[in-house]
Amino acid sequence: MARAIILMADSLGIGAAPDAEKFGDVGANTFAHLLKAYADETGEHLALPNLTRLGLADACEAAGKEPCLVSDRQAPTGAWGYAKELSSGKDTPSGHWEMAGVPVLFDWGYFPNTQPCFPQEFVDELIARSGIPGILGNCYASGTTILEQLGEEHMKTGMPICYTSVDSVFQIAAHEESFGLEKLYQVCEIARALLDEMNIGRVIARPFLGSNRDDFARTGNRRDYSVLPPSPTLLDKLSQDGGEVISIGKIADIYAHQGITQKHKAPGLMNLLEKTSEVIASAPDHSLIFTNLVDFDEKYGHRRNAVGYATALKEFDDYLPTILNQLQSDDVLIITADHGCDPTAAGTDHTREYVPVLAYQPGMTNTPLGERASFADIGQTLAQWFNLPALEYGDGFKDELLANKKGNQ
Ligand SMILES: O=P(O)(O)O[C@H]1O[C@H](CO)[C@@H](O)[C@H]1O
Ligand SMILES: [Mn+2]
Ligand SMILES: [Mn+2]
Repeated sequence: MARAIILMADSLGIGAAPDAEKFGDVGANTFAHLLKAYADETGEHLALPNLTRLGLADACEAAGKEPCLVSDRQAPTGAWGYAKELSSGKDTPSGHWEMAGVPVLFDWGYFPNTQPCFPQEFVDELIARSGIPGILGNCYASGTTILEQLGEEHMKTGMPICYTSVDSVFQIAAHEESFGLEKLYQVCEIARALLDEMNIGRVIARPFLGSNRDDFARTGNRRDYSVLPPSPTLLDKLSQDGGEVISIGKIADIYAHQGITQKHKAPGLMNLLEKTSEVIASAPDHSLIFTNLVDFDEKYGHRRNAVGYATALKEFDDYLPTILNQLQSDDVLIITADHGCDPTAAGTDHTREYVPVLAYQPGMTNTPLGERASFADIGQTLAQWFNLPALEYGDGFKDELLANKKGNQ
């Protein structure tokens, strides 16, 4: 019997994907560029001994063809490679679902980058069904900038702030106290039902607190309302096989609560890592412990805060030995990402990138996995790991992992 732990470093891309041009993302490289920005700002290279030992810098240099300015770099002792995305979009659900064996090959619905950007009929129906006095925003926006612009007007009028991005999302920001958290969730549910026919991937509740434009801050009560994955994922297959699928952070929301047997939420990077460690300590055999580390994306990538991103990666690196020391002989640890979000790129959106495929089992030695044709190679490997029937997509690499384990050679 076996267990697997996935740490999804949300947005940690490692170089522009072959189709980056279609997305306007030629030259993007989240990891290499945040390291460079950190070196430029501090005059020092970021020390990442644990992530480099797992192969992150080697994977990035192989994928992105740019040097990684790290210090305390260790030679890899795990399996490392880089995967491109089959899915049509560079959004969070596509990346997560593809990793779990279900690429999104259809096109999501997107709103046009105009103002207003939402169809009037939909807005009228949302207002009628939810009883709100109207909406603010109705445009493409960065979620923090739009709070500065419209937060005070929202508090005066009671009109929620509705905005979108290049992703297939409808986001609603509202004040937790003056508007009310439960009411925000209700409006999101109404929007979710109305947007199914437009094929919009996610409605996201973005609650915030504060009293004026200088102190508005989003809270940890974000909630994502995703459509269902188009077919059963690794998570469904493992839970149907009697396994535990333990969501930490927003994993459950991203998979529309499908195939999840336990859910834990925790605010912020360190709490998510500590919760992961706590769960690893007691999870039974045949468990998948699956954590999304959202801060990389939400707090640093979209905010184009490269040095903040670097500092958070360092905290992640510092915490990794705690998790590595907990691994049992039949456990595998996977570190990957769902898309890029290069903090040095123009705009505030995701970037179409290769993602790292890092896999580690106690006792293994350096195992280059090369370029992978889909994120689904991870899901397929885990299907093999858990002795499940093969998934429809993905080329598994369980044999490579075991071949390089000391004692099997
Ligand atoms: O700017 P914020 O509100 O963080 O929004 C970002 O978060 C959304 C979900 O990842 C993306 O589509 C992007 O628009
Ligand atoms: Mn994401
Ligand atoms: Mn994002």
